[in-house]
Amino acid sequence: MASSRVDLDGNPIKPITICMIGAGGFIGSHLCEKLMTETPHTVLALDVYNDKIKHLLEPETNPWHGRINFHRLNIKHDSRLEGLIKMADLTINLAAICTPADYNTRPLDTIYSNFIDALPVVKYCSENNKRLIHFSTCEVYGKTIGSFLPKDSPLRKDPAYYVLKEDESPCIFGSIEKQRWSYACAKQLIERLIYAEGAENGLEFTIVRPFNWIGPRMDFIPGIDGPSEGVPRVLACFSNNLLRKEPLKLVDGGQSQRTFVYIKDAIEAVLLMIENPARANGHIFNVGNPNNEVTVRQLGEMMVKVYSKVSGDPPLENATVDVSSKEFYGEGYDDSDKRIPDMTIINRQLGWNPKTSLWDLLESTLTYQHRTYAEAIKKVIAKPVAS
Ligand SMILES: NC(=O)c1ccc[n+]([C@@H]2O[C@H](COP(=O)([O-])OP(=O)(O)OC[C@H]3O[C@@H](n4cnc5c(N)ncnc54)[C@H](O)[C@@H]3O)[C@@H](O)[C@H]2O)c1
Ligand SMILES: O=c1ccn([C@@H]2O[C@H](COP(=O)(O)OP(=O)(O)O[C@H]3OC[C@](O)(CO)[C@H]3O)[C@@H](O)[C@H]2O)c(=O)[nH]1
Repeated sequence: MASSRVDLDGNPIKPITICMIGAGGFIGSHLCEKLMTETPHTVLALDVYNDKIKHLLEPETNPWHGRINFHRLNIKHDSRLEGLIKMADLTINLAAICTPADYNTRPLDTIYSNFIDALPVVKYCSENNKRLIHFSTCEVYGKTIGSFLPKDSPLRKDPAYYVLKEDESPCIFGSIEKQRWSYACAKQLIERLIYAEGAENGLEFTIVRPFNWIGPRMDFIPGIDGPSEGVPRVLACFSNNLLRKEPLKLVDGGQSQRTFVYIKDAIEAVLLMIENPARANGHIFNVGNPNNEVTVRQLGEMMVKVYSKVSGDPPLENATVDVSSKEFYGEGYDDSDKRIPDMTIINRQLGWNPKTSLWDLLESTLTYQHRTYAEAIKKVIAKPVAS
C-alpha cells in the first residue's frame, strides 16, 4: 500500500512523524483515520479527550497499531509539548475553542485558546525548524464587502463583492461590543504572527482556512454526549432537533449563507498539504465547496427531507421556527452574511477540488447521526422527569 505512493511531482513519499494537536476533535479524528488507513505516517495524537479516536487506538490488532500514540495533555500547561514537537517532522495544530455560542459568552477563553495557547506551538516550531500546518478559519474574512451595499444594489450580484480570496479580500469584523468576533480576531492575529515568523525567521508554514466542514462526529448531541444546555454548531443543533422531533431553530430567520464541504473531501486536501510541502509551504488555503451554497433556512429544509429519508419517519410538520440571535446566543452575537471560497490557490498548488454534493453529504452524515443517537434519544425522552 504505502511504499509505492508518490507526491504530486512524482517523488516517492517518505514516512514522517506528525505531532497532531487537537487530534481528538472532529477534524482530527478524520485526519487520524485517513493517515492510519491510507498512509505509512506516524501520529503523536495530543488532546484532552480521545473518545472520537478510540477506534483507532484500540484494539492492538489494528493493522496500524504502534503508528498512533495518544498523549492526554492540555497545551495551556504541559511541559511535554516542546519535546513532542521536537520528536515530529511536522506539527498540525487543530486545538481551539471553535463553537460560535462560546465566542460572545466566553470571549476570554476564546481569545486565550485561539491566540495565547497557540503561541508556544508557533515558537517551538520556529526555534526547532519544524514545519507547521495551522488551522485558522474562514471567519477571518468576517463580513463581505457586499453586505454593506444597499439591499437592492446590482453590485451585490458581482462576485468581486462577495467571493473570498486569500490574498486579496479584507477582514471585516463588527465593533468590539460584538464579541462574536473575538474568535476571528484571535485567529487573524495568530495567522499574522505565523506569517511574520515565516518572513523574518524562515518558519515553514501552511495556514488552512476551513469553510464549514461537516460530517460524522461533528461536535455533540446535547444531553447525550455533551452538556444538555450546550449549543454546538448548526449541523449538530439541527440533528438534535430532528432526533427529538422538535422544530429546527432558525436564527434571525436563517438568512445567512454558508457553503458546506464534506469532511472526507476536505481531509483529502489536508493530506495533499502534508505530503507536498514544496507546494504547500508559505501558503494560506481556503478549503471549501463553493458549489454547496445555501441559506441556513435552506439547509434546515434539506435536512428535514434527508432525515425523513434515512429514518423512515414522515417529515415534521411545522419543521422550523424563527428565533432571535439574542435569544439563541445572547448579547454580542453577530454573523457572517455569506461565505464563498475562491479556489484558485488550492487548485493551482495542489489540484484539489471538492466532490460531494450537499444532499449526498447530508445523507451519509444523517445516516450516521440516526444510527448513533436515535436509540439513546428515545431512552432519554421516555425517562419520567423527577418531580
Ligand atoms: N469544522 C470546521 O468547519 C472548521 C471551520 C473553521 C475552522 N476550523 C478550525 O479547525 C480546527 C479544528 O476544528 P474542529 O471542528 O475539529 O473542532 P473540535 O472542537 O472538534 O476539535 C478541537 C480539538 O482541540 C482540542 N483542544 C482544545 N483546546 C485544547 C488544549 N488546550 N489542549 C489540548 N487539546 C485541546 C479539543 O479537545 C478538541 O478535541 C480548529 O482550530 C477550528 O478553529 C474548523
Ligand atoms: O440551531 C441553529 C444553529 C445555528 N444557526 C445559524 O447557522 C449558521 C451557521 O452556524 P454554525 O455552524 O454554528 O457556525 P458558523 O458558520 O457561524 O461559524 C463557524 O464557521 C467556521 C468556524 O470557524 C468553526 O466551525 C465557526 O466559527 C449561523 O448563521 C447560525 O446563526 C441556526 O440558525 N440555528
